[in-house]
Amino acid sequence: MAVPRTLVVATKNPGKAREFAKSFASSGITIHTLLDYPNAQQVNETGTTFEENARLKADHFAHVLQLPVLADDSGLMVDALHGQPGIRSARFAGDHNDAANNAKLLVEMGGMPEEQRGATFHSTLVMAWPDRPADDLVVVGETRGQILTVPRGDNQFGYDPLFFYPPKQKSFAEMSPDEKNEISHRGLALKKLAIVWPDWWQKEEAK
Ligand SMILES: O=P(O)(O)OP(=O)(O)OP(=O)(O)OC[C@H]1O[C@@H](n2cnc3c(O)ncnc32)[C@H](O)[C@@H]1O
Ligand SMILES: [Mg+2]
Repeated sequence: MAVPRTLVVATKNPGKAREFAKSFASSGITIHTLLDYPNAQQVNETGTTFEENARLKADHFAHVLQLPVLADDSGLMVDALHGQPGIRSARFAGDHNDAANNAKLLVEMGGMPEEQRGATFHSTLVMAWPDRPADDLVVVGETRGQILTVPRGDNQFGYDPLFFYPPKQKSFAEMSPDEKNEISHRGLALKKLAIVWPDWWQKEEAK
């Protein structure tokens, strides 16, 4: 079997889950997430880079579930904030609260002119086979955009209402999942993953 019919994505974030589901559906693959494994022991994201945190999540949940697992660690790096919130994106305003995080971002960017509102969205994806961390598959994707002064769009996933993508003249929150996957940090990483993971999977399965 080159690729499986179902794949576990080690995330509790429903926005990510929706995007993964859309992306893998085109290959006939159904996604399960940590919402399907409510009793799985959690892991602290103690890494200092996106890759360390993505590896932590992928390796931990592959071990706990004894299944191959895909994990994503992602975040927003704002030029004028010297790359913050970066790997702290989920907890920028203290706890994991999208509205509070967005409010804090708007305050910190207050009065900043348009030419200084550049930002990069980053995603690192790691696919892990149970108990073989040395074999982890790692891909990254990044998208440049601008931080808006007022939220735009209905998609309430994280910083999407404040992230404007100039080539489409839309915020991420104004895009459908398919439209966002075409150009987003996660979508670009998923395109790279699609090229490499069937061979990787076949090799791991044969070991
Ligand atoms: O760790 P998991 O369970 O996957 O979910 P999480 O929400 O905690 O995810 P991260 O640790 O990777 O933190 C990344 C944060 O960055 C934000 N983020 C990442 N990708 C995003 C996207 O495509 N659109 C909007 N916000 C995004 C969002 O607020 C996330 O909470
Ligand atoms: Mg997290």
